[in-house]
Amino acid sequence: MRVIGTVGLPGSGKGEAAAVAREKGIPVVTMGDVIRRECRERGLDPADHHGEVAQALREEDGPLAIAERSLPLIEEGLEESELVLVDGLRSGAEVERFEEAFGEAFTLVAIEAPFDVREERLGTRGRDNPETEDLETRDERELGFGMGEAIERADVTIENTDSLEAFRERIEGLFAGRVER
Ligand SMILES: Nc1ncnc2c1ncn2[C@@H]1O[C@H](COP(=O)(O)OP(=O)(O)OP(=O)(O)O)[C@@H](O)[C@H]1O
Repeated sequence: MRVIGTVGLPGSGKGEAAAVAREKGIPVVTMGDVIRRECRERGLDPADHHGEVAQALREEDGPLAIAERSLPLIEEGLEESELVLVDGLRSGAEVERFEEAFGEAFTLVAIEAPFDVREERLGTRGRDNPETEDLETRDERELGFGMGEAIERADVTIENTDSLEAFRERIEGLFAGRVER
């Protein structure tokens, strides 16, 4: 049994890592899915209420609200697969919860890329476009949830500064157990 969790700022490459997992038939549990499901249960459209519901969940049930709801989904994945990927942890508290649940079987991977690279990949030249939240604001919001602490606790750090192909190979190696801790 192995559970690999990813953490990284917006545009770092978490979605690509999840895409590699899906291609390999590895179940992916995303914290975003948990929030979308909660939106539907509250009769709200996830497209408009995602951030609001994420915050409401934390206010109602504390900082572990989303991690706790993802645990049964991870357990389900482990019934059919030796390895499950958890996409997008957000805080040190969540990391601790997964370490408690899965012990040594849990590996946290930080995906890192500099601000400018992430901005270019996301195609958001924030200040030029008032319609979308700029990357600086997104970074601040994520760091406000405690993501910096989660990144610091990572067992493995992958720099996603090279080509997409190189990154995908690195991720495949990680899934195959070829990346040392
Ligand atoms: N090494 C790379 N080279 C080129 N493009 C990349 C690379 N890594 C990721 N990308 C592209 O950059 C964009 C952002 O990556 P991705 O969606 O994986 O980030 P993310 O960490 O999931 O971001 P978010 O938190 O916003 O969901 C995607 O279009 C992805 O295909």
